[in-house]
Amino acid sequence: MPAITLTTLQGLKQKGEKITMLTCYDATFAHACNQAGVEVLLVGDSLGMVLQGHDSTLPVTTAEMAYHVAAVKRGNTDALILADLPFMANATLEQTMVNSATLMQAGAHMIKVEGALWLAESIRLLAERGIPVCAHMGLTPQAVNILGGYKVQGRNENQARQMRADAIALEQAGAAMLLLECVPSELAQEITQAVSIPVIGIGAGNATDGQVLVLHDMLGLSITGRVPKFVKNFMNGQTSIQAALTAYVTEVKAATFPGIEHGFSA
Ligand SMILES: Nc1nc(=O)c2c([nH]1)NC[C@@H]1CN(c3ccc(C(=O)N[C@@H](CCC(=O)O)C(=O)O)cc3)CN21
Ligand SMILES: CC(C)C(=O)C(=O)O
Ligand SMILES: [Mg+2]
Repeated sequence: MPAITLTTLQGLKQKGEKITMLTCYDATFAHACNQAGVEVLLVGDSLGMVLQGHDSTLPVTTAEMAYHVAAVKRGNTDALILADLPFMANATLEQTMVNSATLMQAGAHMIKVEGALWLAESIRLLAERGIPVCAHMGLTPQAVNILGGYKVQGRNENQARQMRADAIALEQAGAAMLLLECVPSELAQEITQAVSIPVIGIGAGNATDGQVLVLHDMLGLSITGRVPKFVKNFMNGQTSIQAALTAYVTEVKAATFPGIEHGFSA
């Protein structure tokens, strides 16, 4: 077991101490993130974009995810490892079980799935079998072709009401954590207060229980040069990657990141 467990994260929410999460795809960065005190390493399917150079996360497979989870595991001692279930790896309940098992056996401690209320059944089945689940809501990049782009979600009152209700229902289904991507800051605050499980935000304002960013983004690296509004370059003012990672942890813990300018309004 790593030093940080689900119990640790629940305790941080209770205490009102912010939870720090970064994406991580290899052993060296896992070690560097441990040194900086990052509590959760997300092996995100964003690796399809930042490592593989695809223009979406859809091409990523469970086998590729497992390769990176195993690498992160070898460099990690302290953090909780969260792994994305990639596009269509949860096409059926059986595939959800089998592919989640593959990622857990590669070294993940928790699995993240994108969706909404429809995830309830798979979350319940996974939790019953010993797999904690993080439900990724709001902007779900695997659904980019339905959403029509990487756009803020929950901006109208109907969508907001639905997202609040779904968050509560997924907690009741047994979700261990929620992740809100690109939702108005006020809605993210309401959801964070409405559930007792930790809520992590990216482009979701400052009131969530924790924050996550894509590692390459916060180190100022970008293929396209166009970065989302919620990204801050933590290399600014630093002279090493290690110092930038530490600055991220310091700013998230102090709640100075994200600022108003990194969030969205309804
Ligand atoms: N490098 C990287 N960083 C990420 O955060 C990330 C990935 N890749 N790949 C998967 C998804 C895609 N993500 C994205 C990509 C673009 C925007 C974006 O440009 N958003 C607009 C909001 C537009 C609106 O107002 O609706 C922005 O201005 O930030 C948001 C999330 C987040 N994830
Ligand atoms: C952007 C985060 C939340 C993610 O899901 C990923 O890195 O794949
Ligand atoms: Mg992802």
